[in-house]
Amino acid sequence: MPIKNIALLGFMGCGKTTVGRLLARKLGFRFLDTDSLIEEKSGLSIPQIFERFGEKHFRKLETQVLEEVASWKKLVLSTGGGLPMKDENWKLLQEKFLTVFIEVPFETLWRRIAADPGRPLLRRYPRKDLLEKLYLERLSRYRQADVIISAGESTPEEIAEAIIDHAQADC
Ligand SMILES: Nc1ncnc2c1ncn2[C@@H]1O[C@H](COP(=O)(O)OP(=O)(O)O)[C@@H](O)[C@H]1O
Ligand SMILES: O=C(O)C1=C[C@@H](OP(=O)(O)O)[C@@H](O)[C@H](O)C1
Ligand SMILES: [Mg+2]
Repeated sequence: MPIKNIALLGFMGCGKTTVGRLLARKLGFRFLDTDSLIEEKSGLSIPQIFERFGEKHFRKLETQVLEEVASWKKLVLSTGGGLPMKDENWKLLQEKFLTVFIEVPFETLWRRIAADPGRPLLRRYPRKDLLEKLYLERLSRYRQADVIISAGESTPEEIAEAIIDHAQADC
């Protein structure tokens, strides 16, 4: 049985984009990242979209790009951290992908996120405790994924290999 399309989920900074690219290369799959697709389509960066049109508009674009690519084959899709929260997105992810949550302790996420100016949600949640609240709110959805990888201090390479093991066991 061929390996299903894989969607990577998790909070900002958990490594969805980094691991997704590597995983796709290892599997010989196409790599797509919803944020990059949105940037390509709109000709604007994610922070520019948030600034000019607001988060609501960004969330509509997320659903659009997910719908566009969900039926493609041999795909690794790295999602934006908020994408699985919308029920219609979650339903589509569950139908079309093996969903994989990359679980990383919040302390590690905070270290990575705080060093990166390209994440507009930091403006809305400018303090560690505020962002942690958002993380905790999202956890229950992420934990419904088909596969949970407790990434700890693992390297992207190790995480990609662990996902391949799970994906092969699944088919
Ligand atoms: N397993 C890892 N170990 C160490 N650093 C990582 C790991 N995965 C990602 N990173 C780093 O963390 C940051 C966020 O990674 P990214 O792939 O953009 O996460 P996401 O797409 O989930 O927001 C990047 O600087 C990346 O190099
Ligand atoms: O968590 C979120 O709501 C967001 C996560 C970002 O993607 P990453 O999770 O890849 O950083 C990006 O989609 C946008 O800044 C909003
Ligand atoms: Mg990303």
